[in-house]
Amino acid sequence: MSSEHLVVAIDGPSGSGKSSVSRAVARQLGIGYLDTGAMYRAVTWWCLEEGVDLDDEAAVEQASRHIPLEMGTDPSHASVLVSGREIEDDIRTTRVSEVVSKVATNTGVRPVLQQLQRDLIDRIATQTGGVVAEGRDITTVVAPDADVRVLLTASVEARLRRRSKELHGHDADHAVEATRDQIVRRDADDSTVSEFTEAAEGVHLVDTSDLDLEQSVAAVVDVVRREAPAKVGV
Ligand SMILES: Nc1ncnc2c1ncn2[C@@H]1O[C@H](COP(=O)(O)OP(=O)(O)OP(=O)(O)O)[C@@H](O)[C@H]1O
Ligand SMILES: Nc1ccn([C@H]2C[C@H](O)[C@@H](COP(=O)(O)O)O2)c(=O)n1
Repeated sequence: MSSEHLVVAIDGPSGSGKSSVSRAVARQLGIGYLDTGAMYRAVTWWCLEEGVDLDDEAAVEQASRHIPLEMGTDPSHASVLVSGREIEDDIRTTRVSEVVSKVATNTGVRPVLQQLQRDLIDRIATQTGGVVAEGRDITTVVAPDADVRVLLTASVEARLRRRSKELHGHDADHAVEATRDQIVRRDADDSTVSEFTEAAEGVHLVDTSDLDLEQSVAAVVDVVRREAPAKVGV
């Protein structure tokens, strides 16, 4: 990457800690943040709202081209706007999580969102001095020339444990099944279109199975400082 701005790309499976770690890393480095999964979720939400059949691939692709989407880039304040309406909470509901893979595996949608993501990465990096972008194909397809590329992993057990903890308070049986669906089934579907289980050449593997959140953030910041010392502030 030749630009003066720092671009950090982070991929990984569901529940590996990408969003939490990426936000914290961006905050620590004082740069912007892009959650690309939220973009697939926003298209899914928009299709559900507009009555677009998620099995109609051409119609969903058209929706991805025309969605009036604005992505928040502040790592301390998650925000996703569609037509000016804040949908950050709506896109995290089970209604969206259960079907988002249909949109993410639509091969007409992917290049549309990938180009939008490249444009956003450039814009955020220019505006804030750098960006941490996270998803499933950022290190390999969207920004293979990023200054620093990380694959964040964790064992299935650790990821199930983390998600179950998040869902604590719900009916226990439902929580376990919903967790399994959100982790195992969704990864199986998503991995048909992206490689996020093996680190590509030049991508740094950070296994967080035995790390807490703080240790995971420190591990990624260490990689960034090592790989791009000239672009990181003190
Ligand atoms: N290293 C860690 N140790 C313990 N808990 C963690 C760690 N990293 C993340 N968590 C917790 O695990 C949960 C899932 O993390 P997060 O949402 O960041 O994962 P993700 O990879 O972005 O998932 P998804 O792709 O499904 O959105 C969160 O509650 C988060 O606080
Ligand atoms: N670059 C990306 C980002 C996300 N996805 C898929 C994976 C999920 O099915 C969905 C939502 O992602 P999450 O918010 O759970 O990280 O989008 C993808 O295919 N490529």
